[in-house]
This record gives sequence, C-alpha cells and structure tokens, in this order.
Amino acid sequence: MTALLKITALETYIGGSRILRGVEFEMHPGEVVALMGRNGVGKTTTLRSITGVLPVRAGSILFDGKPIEKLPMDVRARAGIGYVPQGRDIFPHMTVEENLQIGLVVHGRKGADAKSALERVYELFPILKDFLKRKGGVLSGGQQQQLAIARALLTNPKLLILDEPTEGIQPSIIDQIGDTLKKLKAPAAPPEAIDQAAKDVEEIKGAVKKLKQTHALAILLVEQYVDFCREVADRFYAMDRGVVVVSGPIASLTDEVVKEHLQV
Ligand SMILES: Nc1ncnc2c1ncn2[C@@H]1O[C@H](COP(=O)(O)OP(=O)(O)OP(=O)(O)O)[C@@H](O)[C@H]1O
Repeated sequence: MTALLKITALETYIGGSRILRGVEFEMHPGEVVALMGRNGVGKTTTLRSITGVLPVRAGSILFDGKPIEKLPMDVRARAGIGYVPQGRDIFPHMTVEENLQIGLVVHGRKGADAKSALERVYELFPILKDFLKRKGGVLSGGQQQQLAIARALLTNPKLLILDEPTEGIQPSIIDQIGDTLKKLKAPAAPPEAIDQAAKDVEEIKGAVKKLKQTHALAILLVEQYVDFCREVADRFYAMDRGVVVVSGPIASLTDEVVKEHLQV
C-alpha cells in the first residue's frame, strides 16, 4: 500500500539547536499511529514540521506521494492535513456554533456541503449539538477538545494530527490516585471535576475509535498516556533526543519498552 505520509531524514532546528536529527516514519491511509516519547524529545516539533508551523532544514515529507516540506501551512492544510495543536486553540468567547462556523468559512464550505459536514461532526460529538449556544470557554477541557477536533474535521482531512488530546484533562484524575504527598499539599479536586475528567477522556477515546471506524482518515496522535495509546492506536513510534528509537504494532508496546523509552 502506498504511504499516506512518509518522512525521511527529517531535520528541524529551533534557533541554533538541532531538535530533529533524522526522524523517519510513515503512515498508511486509515491508520491510527501514536508518536510517543518523554518530554522534550521532539514530538511536537515533528508535528509542527509536518504541518508547516516550523521550517524543515533537511529531509523530506511526502504526503499522498507529493513532497510538501517546502509548502506553506495553508497549502498543506488544503492538501488534507488537519491539525489540533496542544492547548486546543478554540475561541473561548465565541459560542460552539461560531467556533464551528469559523472552521467552515476558513475552508470555504457553504450551503448543503457545510450542512452535511456539520451533521457529520454532530453525529461524532453529540454534546456539541446540545451546547451550540454555549461559549467555548465554559466547556470542560474534554468538550473543548471535541470542539477543536470537530473544527479540524470540517476541512475533510485525510490525516488528522492531534497533539496531546488529553492534556490538562487527565492530571486531575492522576493526582487523585497517585502522589500522596501532592494530595496532602494540594486540596483534592472536587468529585464532580474528577467525574467530568474521566468522562471527557472516555469521550475523546470514543471519538478517535469512532473516527477510525467511520471515516477514511488516518490519525497521528502525540499522547503521553500509554493506556490511551494502547486502546486507540494501531502502531507506535517512540522518539528520543530527536530520532525515532523504537516502533511497531501497538501490541509490541510492552511494559519493558515503556520503562526503557517512555517512563521518566
Ligand atoms: N521555542 C523554542 N525555543 C527553544 N527551544 C525549544 C522551543 N520549542 C521547543 N524547544 C526545545 O525543543 C525540544 C523539543 O521540544 P518538543 O516540544 O518538540 O518536545 P516534545 O517531545 O513535544 O515534548 P513535550 O511533551 O514536553 O511537549 C525541547 O528540548 C525543547 O526545549
């Protein structure tokens, strides 16, 4: 099968620092791939290099068989690369509906085409349809993430890139069950917040799984939480200091691999 995305010998610098030092990986249509690694190894830099936020110094990025590494960001987006950056980037003072409308306008979708695109995202994220008139900023973290994914889907991407979709949602749960010291120092999150966080994570997981079944698109996911990756991804790549050090089907992401390459 022809690769949808093929990255070869990719090098990206930030300022004078060589952050990516020959990244190589590929993705096929319809695949969910997790890009993993400890903090600061270059995962976000890799995503930014693919989307065109950062210029590439050397190497190639083939998307759908064509080189894109020199193309501007908007051209890459129109070619079929949808991107949900870390921190989600929704407009907090605008309603859910307005946030989605912006997605449609930016990509020139109107009339019946726009309506059917919206229906598709409402099917995937019913909560958004219920909350159309709410301001983005009052949604829970997971609901904002759903809104950001929905907006990216309105462009009909062939590849959807998600940078840490559970960031800022999971820690509240982990704080509760983990580090006792932290618990003693910081007041516990109220039970409603923990319930909401757990529900949010399940909804995002569910959405990725549903996307996999119902949409012909590939998903590249940066995610720290191993269980999340094990549940939704088909394959994984783990990075260390600017290169991919191990990869394989998600079943080969054993606890030993996690210990060696992912745990702090
Ligand atoms: N704007 C910047 N200026 C200087 N160095 C940067 C900048 N952005 C990132 N870096 C450095 O580049 C390296 C890779 O960062 P990157 O954000 O790609 O890592 P990451 O694997 O996504 O980690 P994280 O999970 O912490 O986001 C890090 O060492 C970081 O300090």
